[in-house]
Amino acid sequence: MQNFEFYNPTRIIFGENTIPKLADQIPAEARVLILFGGASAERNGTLPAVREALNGRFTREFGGIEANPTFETLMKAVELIRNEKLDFLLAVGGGSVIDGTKFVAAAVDFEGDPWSILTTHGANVKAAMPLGTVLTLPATGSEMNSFSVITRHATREKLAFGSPHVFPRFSVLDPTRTYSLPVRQIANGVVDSFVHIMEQYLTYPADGLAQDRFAEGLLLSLIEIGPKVVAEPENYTLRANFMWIATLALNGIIGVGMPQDWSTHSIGHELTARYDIDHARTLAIVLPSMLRVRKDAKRGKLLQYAARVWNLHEGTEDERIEAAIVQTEKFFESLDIPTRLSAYEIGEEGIDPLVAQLDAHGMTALGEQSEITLDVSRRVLELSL
Ligand SMILES: NC(=O)c1ccc[n+]([C@@H]2O[C@H](COP(=O)([O-])OP(=O)(O)OC[C@H]3O[C@@H](n4cnc5c(N)ncnc54)[C@H](O)[C@@H]3O)[C@@H](O)[C@H]2O)c1
Repeated sequence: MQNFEFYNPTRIIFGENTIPKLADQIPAEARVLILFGGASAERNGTLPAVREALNGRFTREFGGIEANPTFETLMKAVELIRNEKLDFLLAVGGGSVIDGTKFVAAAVDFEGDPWSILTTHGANVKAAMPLGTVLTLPATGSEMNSFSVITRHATREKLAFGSPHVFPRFSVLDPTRTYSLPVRQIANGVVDSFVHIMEQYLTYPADGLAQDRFAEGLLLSLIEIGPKVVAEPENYTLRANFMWIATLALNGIIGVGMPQDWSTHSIGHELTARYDIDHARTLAIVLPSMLRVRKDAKRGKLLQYAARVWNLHEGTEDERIEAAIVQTEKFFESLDIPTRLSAYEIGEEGIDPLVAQLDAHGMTALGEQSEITLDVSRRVLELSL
C-alpha cells in the first residue's frame, strides 16, 4: 500500500425529509446563493423545500446551470455573487450543478483568468467560498469530494480540477428526491458509479486488502440492485442504497493508498466535449476496450475481478478475463446503455479528431503507470467502434 493522507470534511445528512436540516448548517447571517439547473428541481418540489428551509434568510437564486456545466454560464453566477456580495453557495441538483458551484466558489476571488483553474487542474486555487449541496441525482460523488468537471462551450473543451478548498461543507442526501429522475439518468448514475470504482480498483495488485474488498462490495451491490433501481423508481430501500453506494464510490475512501487509473474518464470527457454524449455513456463505451487493450498490465486485478465479482473460476486466464469483460458489457447493456461508438453513429473518421483533442489537452501518458500514450488511446477507440 502506498503512503497516503486522507481528508474529507463533508458532513452527510442522509434520509427522508432531511432538507429542513440544512438551515442548521448555514450561518444565520449568511447571504446565500441557491444554484440549480433546469426545471426539474422546481417541479419535483426540491427547490420549494429548500426555500422553505431557508425561509426568513437572505437568499438569491441562480438557475440554468446545464448538464455538463459551462464556464460561460458559471461566470454569470460569479458576477452576481460579486455584485450582491453573497457569501455562501447552496447547490441543488446533480453532479453538474454541484461541480458548477465548486467552480464558482473557486472563481469568485480568483486573481487572473479563472479558466486557468481548469488548465492547472486546480493547482492554483488558494481559497474558495463555502458551499453546501442538496443532491438530486446519485452518480458522481461530487457531493462528498473535491473534484469538478467544467466545459468551455466556445472551444468544446471539458476539463477537471480538484482542490481541498471546494469540498462541500455539508450535503443533504434524501433518496426520495431521486424518485423523479428519468430512467436514462438513473441508469447513467449506476454506470457512472460502477466505473468510478473500477478506475480506483482495476489497476495492479497493491496490497490494499480493505480497499479491494470495499471496492468489490460496492461493485457487487451495484450489480445486485442496478436493474431494480432503474425499474422501481419509488422503492426507498433501493434508492437509499444506491445513493450511498454512489457517494462511497468517489468520496476518496476506496482509493487511498492505491494506484488509480482514470484513463477511461479522460477519453470519455473528449467524447462528451465533441459529441455531447452523456458522461456515463462515454464510460460504458471506453471501459471494456480499455480493459482489453490493457489486459497484460492489468492481468492480476482482472483475474481477481473475474473471480470475486463475477464468480468466474473456469477456463484459462485469458478466457476468464474475457468473460469478466463480457459480463461488464452485459451489465451496462442490461441498463440500456450501449457499449459501442457505432450506437452514436461514430465511425473511424471520428477517431483522429478525438486523439488530437487528447493531445491538445496533454493526455499523452494516462493510466496507473502512465503507459497510455496517444497510440494506446487510439487502439482503445478503434476497439470501441
Ligand atoms: N465531481 C466529480 O467527482 C464528478 C465525477 C463524475 C462526473 N462528473 C461530472 O458530473 C456531470 C454529470 O452529473 P450527473 O450525472 O449527476 O448528471 P447532471 O447533474 O448533469 O444531471 C443530468 C440531468 O438530470 C436532471 N436531474 C437531476 N436531478 C433530477 C431529479 N431528481 N429529477 C429529474 N431530473 C433530474 C438534470 O436537470 C439534468 O438534466 C458531468 O459533467 C460529469 O463530467 C463529476
